[in-house]
Amino acid sequence: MKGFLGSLCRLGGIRGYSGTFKRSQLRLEGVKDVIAVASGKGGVGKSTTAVNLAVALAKNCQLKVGLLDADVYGPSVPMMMKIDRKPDITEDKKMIPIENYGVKCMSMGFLVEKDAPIVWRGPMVMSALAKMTRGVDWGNLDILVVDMPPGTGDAQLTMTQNLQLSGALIVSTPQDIALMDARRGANMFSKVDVPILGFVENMSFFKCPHCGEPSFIFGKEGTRNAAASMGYKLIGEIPLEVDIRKGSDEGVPVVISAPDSVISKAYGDTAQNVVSKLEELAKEQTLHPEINL
Ligand SMILES: Nc1ncnc2c1ncn2[C@@H]1O[C@H](COP(=O)(O)OP(=O)(O)OP(=O)(O)O)[C@@H](O)[C@H]1O
Repeated sequence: MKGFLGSLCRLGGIRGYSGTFKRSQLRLEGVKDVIAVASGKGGVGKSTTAVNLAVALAKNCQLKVGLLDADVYGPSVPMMMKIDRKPDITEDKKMIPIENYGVKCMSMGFLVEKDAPIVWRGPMVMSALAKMTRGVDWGNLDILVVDMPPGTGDAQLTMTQNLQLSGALIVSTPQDIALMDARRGANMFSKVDVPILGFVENMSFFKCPHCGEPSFIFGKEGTRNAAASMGYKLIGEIPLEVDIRKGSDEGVPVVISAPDSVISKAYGDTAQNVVSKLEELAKEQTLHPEINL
């Protein structure tokens, strides 16, 4: 099964992934598609999903991938991707993203001391976000994955509008309170005409390591139903697993430490679904260039 999915996913790389090229200009020079990984609520596993998805897109789908940690107040990428140095600067004063596990990364966490609090007002956040997007020499990328800050405020809206996103992925746990915020997040993207690539349910279930029985700690099927009620699809289901949490804390994403595991397959499937959805959007755009997707 892994081989089959792997080869399906690799098609993106072999065929020469062309991006959704929906508008005439590229969003960032050299970057074909920018996708947001978002959630309405904090703590549902958005960064964990963004990190493992980015690595799976690079590894399984053989795409050139970047990861932008836009969570300025609580950057997680340095720890999750095991990067603890400052970026080098090019002659024209652009930051060079730091690569690990085949993914080029940029995060506010690379620029400030590890435990320093980031106590900034809105305009400073906006300026930092601008520097971390256009002030970075991303080179040629197929996909830039943006780990968005939680919520639907100023920073999220500015990022969404400035980056000309190809699409957004909504991460939620199946719990009602998280789903309520996830719907808000999805509505924010729809309002500014960013297509929703799909929903990802994180912490779907916990499989007992002793008897193998699944427990639906945060409820069952909640994300699938919430997505369907808005006309979207569930394109990923990630279990609640100790290895996922360990991977984040130790800076080795589970798709690297346990590539043949069921969990890595779940992230690989999600990556494939993202690529398929982007290809679908690109086709629609080619057939109907008058539609601003
Ligand atoms: N599927 C999972 N199984 C086990 N632990 C998980 C899973 N997903 C996330 N976690 C853990 O849950 C915590 C929150 O995850 P994460 O930081 O990715 O959430 P977030 O939505 O990005 O949070 P914030 O919005 O506050 O940045 C972390 O400790 C992470 O390791």
